[in-house]
Amino acid sequence: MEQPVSKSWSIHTRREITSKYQILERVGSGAYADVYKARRLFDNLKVALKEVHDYQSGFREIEALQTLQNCPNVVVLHEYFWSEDEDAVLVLEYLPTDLAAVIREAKKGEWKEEGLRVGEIKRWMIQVLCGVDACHRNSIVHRDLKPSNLLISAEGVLKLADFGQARILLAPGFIAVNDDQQNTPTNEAVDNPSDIVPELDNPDQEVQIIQEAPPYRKEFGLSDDPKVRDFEDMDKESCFPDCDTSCLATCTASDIEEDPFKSYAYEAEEGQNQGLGPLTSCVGTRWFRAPELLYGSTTYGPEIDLWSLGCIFAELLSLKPLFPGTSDIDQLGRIFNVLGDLSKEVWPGCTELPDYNTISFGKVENPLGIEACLPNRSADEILLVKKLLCYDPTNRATPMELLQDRYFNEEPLPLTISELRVPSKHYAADEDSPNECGDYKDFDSDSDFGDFGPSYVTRTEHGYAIQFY
Ligand SMILES: Nc1ncnc2c1ncn2[C@@H]1O[C@H](COP(=O)(O)OP(=O)(O)OP(=O)(O)O)[C@@H](O)[C@H]1O
Repeated sequence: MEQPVSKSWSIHTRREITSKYQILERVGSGAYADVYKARRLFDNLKVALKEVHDYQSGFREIEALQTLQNCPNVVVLHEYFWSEDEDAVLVLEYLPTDLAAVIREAKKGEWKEEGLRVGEIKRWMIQVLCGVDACHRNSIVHRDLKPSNLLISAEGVLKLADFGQARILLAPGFIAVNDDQQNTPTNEAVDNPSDIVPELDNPDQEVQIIQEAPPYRKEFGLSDDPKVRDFEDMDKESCFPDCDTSCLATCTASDIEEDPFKSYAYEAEEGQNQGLGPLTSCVGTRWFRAPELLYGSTTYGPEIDLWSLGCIFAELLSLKPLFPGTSDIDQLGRIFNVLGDLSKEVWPGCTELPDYNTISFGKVENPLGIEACLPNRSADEILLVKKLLCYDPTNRATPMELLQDRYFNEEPLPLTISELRVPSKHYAADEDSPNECGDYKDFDSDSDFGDFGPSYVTRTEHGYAIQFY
């Protein structure tokens, strides 16, 4: 009987990589990836080698980054190594720090006295908005925006990273465009990203998910190496509907064991759908998840990124997380305490959310309002956050609308990139107290209130009381 091919778990044993790169040190790890700093031998360029231990996550990240190749505010993918029996390894530009480190430095580090200057905040926000605008113009929804996924170069250029949960969505009128009008191309060898967008078969279909491997070009650095496979060579099944995996990066295998009802419910629900399927609500990191995801939506759009942006901007303004929930229910409770109840008066579509009728919260009589969370901030800043943190996703402002907001054109003007203060290293979650930042690494799972039947949640002195019927 044939032995299964053993899988290599270490890039150190990958000859095709070590012959081109000297691996210097491990700089980070996430739910599904290890990241190493390395030196490209032929020109000494510093790069990040991201070894992705999850097939789907690796595929998604490569697919998204190839599409977004020309966008200045998205991390550059230099090349990738992909073979059937080994982890995907992405060669990314090396970015030494991130927005979470900026926030930490301003709150507790060397910049503590002064905090963040308004001109700095504006420039960081502009860069984030340009990155998200590029994603959405290319029909890509990131699905895990948070400060630690917004990486920063030593020169102060902010770039969206960690596209392991990204999806390409297509809807009528949601046309991918070449970003050339706005962005400076960085790699002329790559085809026009808009070439990858197929025609819709059914124009009535609201959202179509690409199931076919996109017709990317072959040359991407290593196509002459037989161990490196292109999308064109990949099995069609490797274009994943969300149902093929457990909980993407939000729920690790240990989470599943510890809390079986969470992800098993998700798999049971979506696992049978092998065609164009619903999206999973099990994405993102809890503190930045939109209410529709917390209520189990499988038909959401790019607006989930806009909610995350609202949370990120609020954090830049106050230097603390806006909704640091400790569970899905606590997360929703915190949102309701600030914004008020979610009802059909504020969002008529909310009653259609899968878990809307499964769980009901006690009425919040006097919501705090965003103002209370952002003391000492200007009316314009509060308004900007409010434009993103709307219950009704269609009311959330687009990145382009926000970029045109007068906030960015009035004094104090945004600093130039070269004027920005840049921390020397990445944010490390264990630098702070677990209560405050542990959830940056504490991945959440799908909303699974349905497993218990209807429930009623009330606030108590110590948290919430949940009554199941
Ligand atoms: N291009 C890069 N340059 C330098 N460091 C990087 C780069 N990409 C990632 N890192 C570091 O590695 C860490 C993990 O990377 P990343 O977030 O992409 O992995 P992941 O497993 O997909 O993460 P998550 O668990 O957040 O989904 C990052 O927090 C960052 O510190």
